This record gives sequence, structure tokens and C-alpha cells, in this order.
Amino acid sequence: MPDAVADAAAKLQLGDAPADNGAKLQLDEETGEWVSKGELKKRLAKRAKKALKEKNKDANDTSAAPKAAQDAATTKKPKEKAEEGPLDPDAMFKQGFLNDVYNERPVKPVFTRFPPEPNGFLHIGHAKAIAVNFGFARYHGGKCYLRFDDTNPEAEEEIYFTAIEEMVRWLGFEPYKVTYSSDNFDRLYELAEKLIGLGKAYVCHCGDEEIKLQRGGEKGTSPRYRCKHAEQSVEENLQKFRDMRDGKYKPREAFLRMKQDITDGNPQMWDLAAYRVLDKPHHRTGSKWKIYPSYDFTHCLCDSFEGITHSLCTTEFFLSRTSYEWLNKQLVEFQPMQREYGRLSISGAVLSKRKLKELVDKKIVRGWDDPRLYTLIAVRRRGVPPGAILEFVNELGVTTSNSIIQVTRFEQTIRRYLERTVPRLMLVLDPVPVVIEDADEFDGTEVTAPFSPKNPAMGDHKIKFTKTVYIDRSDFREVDSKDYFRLAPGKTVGLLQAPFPIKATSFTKDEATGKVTEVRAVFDRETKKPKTFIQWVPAGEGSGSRKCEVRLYNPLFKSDNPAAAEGGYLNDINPESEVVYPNAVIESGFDEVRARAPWPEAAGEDKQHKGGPESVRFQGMRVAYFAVDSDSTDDKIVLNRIVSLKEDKEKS
Ligand SMILES: Nc1ncnc2c1ncn2[C@@H]1O[C@H](COP(=O)(O)OP(=O)(O)OP(=O)(O)O)[C@@H](O)[C@H]1O
Ligand SMILES: NC(=O)CC[C@H](N)C(=O)O
Repeated sequence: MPDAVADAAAKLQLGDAPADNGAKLQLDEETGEWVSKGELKKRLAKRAKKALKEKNKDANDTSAAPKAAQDAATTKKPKEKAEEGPLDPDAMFKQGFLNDVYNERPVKPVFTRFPPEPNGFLHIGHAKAIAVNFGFARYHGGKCYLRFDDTNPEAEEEIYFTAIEEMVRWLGFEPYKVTYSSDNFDRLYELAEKLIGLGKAYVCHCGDEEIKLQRGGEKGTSPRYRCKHAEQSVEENLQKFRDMRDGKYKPREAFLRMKQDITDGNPQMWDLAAYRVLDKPHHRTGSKWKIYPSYDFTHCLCDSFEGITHSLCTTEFFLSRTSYEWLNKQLVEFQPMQREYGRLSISGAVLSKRKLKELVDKKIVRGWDDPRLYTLIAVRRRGVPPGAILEFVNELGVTTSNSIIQVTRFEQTIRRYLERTVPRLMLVLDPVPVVIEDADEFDGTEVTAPFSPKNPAMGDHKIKFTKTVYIDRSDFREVDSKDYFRLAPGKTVGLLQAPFPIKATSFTKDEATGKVTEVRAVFDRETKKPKTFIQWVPAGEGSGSRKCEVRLYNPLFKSDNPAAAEGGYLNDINPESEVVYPNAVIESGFDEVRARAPWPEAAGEDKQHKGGPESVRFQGMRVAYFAVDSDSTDDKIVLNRIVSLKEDKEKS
């Protein structure tokens, strides 16, 4: 975003209640959005209903019940089964702001564009911009360009072009054309000469301080005025502009200014810069140009060249709309329409390029794609499905206000999406072997495990049952108590899909570490319905189980607002943001899940765009949702926790 625009937007506090909306709006305190009274009422009613449902659900939680009981629970309660289907994926285009934007200009075909500056990796906020621009065109049967806004060769790098395009496709969108603002440098130059010819632009030699004074001084309260350069003749301006082009001026010695309307209250009309001298080679045009057009000169004209019908951008460009329309009217036939929607941010997420770079350089994170970050490459590496991101944006809806969304809300959408879509496997984070002494007759037999207890269409797979199985350390207690329902000496627990529940008889301990090293148990053939079922993984060669490293992620920062933390955001790093389990084990069904990935196929991850390791996703039953990390090799599996199974109540 150009600094001047950001400053102007900040001055007018565009993040506050939108002033340009006729309807009476009210603040939705949960999302930070301004919505109509009716919409707020609807939302509150929906939330109240959901809270009640959660309460009832907690009371009837069946996750630890026997399989038969689980089946019964899902068939007996049709309401829960039909629960929370995904929202209409086009909801954000059918109502509210985007519907209004279309109705303002109900033309066909629709053309939109997503116009990133190739100066960094995209972040979660950009996912909204992609969903809005590409989605709007798709919904209306139109086309969306991916246009690299590459007018600032100082900050641009090849790697960002590739990464940005990859992200658009990963989110499931196909650009109509990939274009570059720089493709138009010749045409833009000619139009700049035309603007000079119309007496609407002049070459200025003033410095920053002088320009500030012309625009009303530090506080903007003194009278605005134009400098003497504004009086130059068309011929003189043309000559000077050509001299700029031909390298006769050094950077800052001269720049081309539009002659707009300094009496207008909008700072975007105070003779903005159109061209500046910059002695930098450009990655596409090489050293052909010594002058480069500004955002304000370039963007609106490129929109017109590409026939953009609806130019959708974020609210900090609200004031720029005036100069956007002014310039197009001076120079071109086709008039695009710019409209502005609110930015999306996630609380506790650092998105500034400088801060991200510092985190990477100081090795606080594993790289720009570290799963704790909110760049899109990081969110992808963590395993968040592209469809879940689109669902999140759609659920939030699009309005004119900026929203800072709690990370727990993002995670809740991801969780719901994964719950519906991914297969289930058994995984043990911190394994303890349990020897079932009377299991000889079952040793090496197979049990059948469904990939989804809720969706039989996902099929099932076989798991070897072995006399020694691994269970999680947290599922065994050396000393039993009445309110404890998992394994303990003399206590029975169910093993999911196993022939019988087991009862612990004894255990051994490493005296040096105090850790249990082995539990001995027997089948409990009497207890038909143990209170709890736990996951297990077969042990030994031939069981097909695999060792893996599991990385559990928590928020990178201790607070929701790291920028405001005492001593700065680096002082706010959460020491528990990554917890590694190096000796986890996963059952053999993992091989099938890996071979079938992406499972399910979805936007951005289909036959054509075969996903990377992160598209191998599953629910580790009773543990969390996981995806394969890009650090994995043929010999070593590394898994990332995408999200926990349930929201951590403390966090929310
Ligand atoms: N947080 C956000 N929420 C929604 N849209 C965004 C957000 N950030 C950027 N965009 C939009 O994405 C498009 C491309 O953005 P570009 O990379 O040029 O943005 P930017 O504002 O410089 O981003 P940043 O400075 O945050 O990296 C623009 O239309 C911009 O308005
Ligand atoms: N109009 C827009 O969407 C602005 C895009 C531009 N690349 C910016 O953020 O600076």
C-alpha cells in the first residue's frame, strides 16, 4: 500500500463505522464488523442457538464411547448428523456489500483483477482479496486477471512472482491472464505526455518539505497553494519530462505531478506524483526506463486497459477513488468502477514484512513458511486446506469495515472443515508399550477400522492387532482414582476396534527418569461397555506402524497484540509455540492416506494441481488434526498439528 494513502486513510479513521453507508449499522462485537441491525439480530440468534447446542453436545459427548454406542448416537440423533453443513460457498456474493457492488454496475461479462505488489509473500489477508476478486468474477461468469503491480523495481524479487501465482492456484483459482503493470510502460508513458498536453500535468522540482507546505503544512491547517512549476508551459513540461526519461535528472531532482484540484478536501487530489526518476533496472524491462509511474497513475489506467468492470480493493483506497476516476476521465475511454471492502487481519498474527524477516533472520521460526506464521505459504505448510480458508472468508462475509478476527475463530472453521472431510487414523504421541499377556490367539490378526465413523463412503482399512500395542503415556496412570476412566492397575479401558477391552495388571518404571517403561495387561472379556475407548498402535516389525516426529503448534506470541508488548514483539514470543514429540508412532493406515492424497480432492488440490506433502491430512483420533510437513523424507515422517480437536477454552 502506498504510504501516502495509508496516512490519509489513517487520518480519516476508515476502520471506524463506515460513513458512506446509508443504512444504520451496528457493531458485531464478536467479529469487529459493522453490520445492519437485522443482520446483527440474525447473528446473535444463531450464536445463542449454537451455544445451546454445544452445551447439549458436551453433556452427550460420545467421543469416548464404544463403537456400538457411537453408531447409535449418530443414528439416533438426526439433528446432530445434519448439523453445520458448510455455508453456501457463494453466500458472500449473493448478499450484502458484494451484491450491492454488482447491482451498481450489473454488466456482463464481469472483469476483475487481483493486483499484488511482488514485494513479499502473500498473507492471510490476501486470501480475502483473492477470494473476493476471483470469486466475484467466477460467480458472475466473468474473468479475473492476476496483475503484478510491478512499478517499484526497488522492492521486487523474482521469488515473489512465482510464490504469489502458486498461491492463487492453490486457493483454487485460475487467472484469466497473468499480466504486469510494466507491460504497459510504453502506453503509460504516452498517456503521461497526453496529460501534459492537456495542461493537466507538470514537472516539479520541489523537495519533500516544500511539498508538505503546499499541502497545508505539518498540521494541514495553512492555506494550500501550488508552486511556480505549475505555471510552466506545456512545451516546457514536455521537454522536462523527456529529459527525465532520458536520464538528464537524478532521482528527486524532478518528478511529474498531475494537476488536479488542490481546493478539494481530499488529499488524493493535491497534485499527486505521476512519474518519478529512479535509476534502477527493472526485472522485466531491464534498464530501458529511468522513470517509473506511481501507483496512482498506473493502477486506474491498467484497470481501464484490461476492461476491469469492478475494481475491488481495500478501504484505505477509499480516498484514492476520486483521483482514480479523475485520471481515467482525462485519458481513457473505458471507465472501470472502484469499490472498497474491509481488510482482514487475525489477532496475534504478525504480517509486517520487516517483522517477519526479523523472526526468520533470528531463527525464531523455521522460515517464511513456518507453520506458526500467517503467510499463506506458512498456512499451507501447516496443512490448512485451501477450501477451509475460502470457507472462513465466506463465513465472515464482506463489508466495508476492517475486521480483526480471533485466531480461535479461524481454527474453528478449519476444524469443522476437517471434521467433514479428512480420514481418521490412530496415532500415539508419546508411546508406552502395553503387553497383553493373553492375546496370543489374536497376535497378527487384522481388525477393520473405518476411515470415518460418520461417513461410511470413505471406506475402511485393516490394522494388524499385536500382542504388544502402544498407547499414549497420558492414557495410563500408576495410581487409579474414581474419576479416572482410562488405563490404571486393575482398571479396564477399551481399545478402539480391538477384540476386547484390556485391564492393566502391572507396570515397570525407569527409576532414573521416573517414567513408566512398560505396562502389562490382560483382556477383560467380561466388560462389554467400558467407559472410555483409547487409540493404540500395533508394535513390532510387520505391524506396518511407523515412527514419526510430531510438531504441535501453539500461538507464536503470548499476547493477542504482540506489537504492543513491553519491549516489543520479540519479547512476547511464546516458549511453547512449538512442542515436538520425536518418538510418536502412527498406524499402517497412514500409507493409504498418503498414497490417496489429496483426499478429498478440492479446489487447488486436485488431479491437475497435485498437492504437496501438506495435502496428506488426517485426524489422529483423540489427538488432533495433522498434515505431513515438508521436512519429511522417505525415511522420516514429520507431522504438523493443523488444529486441535476442540477449542482450548482458555484461549477463547
Ligand atoms: N489484510 C488484507 N485484507 C484484505 N485484502 C488485502 C489485505 N492486504 C492486502 N489486500 C489486498 O490485496 C491486494 C494486493 O495487495 P498488495 O500486495 O499490493 O497489498 P499491500 O496492501 O501492500 O499488502 P501488505 O502491505 O499487507 O503486504 C490489494 O488489492 C489489497 O487491497
Ligand atoms: N487498488 C488496489 O487493490 C491496490 C493494489 C496495490 N498493489 C497496493 O496494495 O498498493
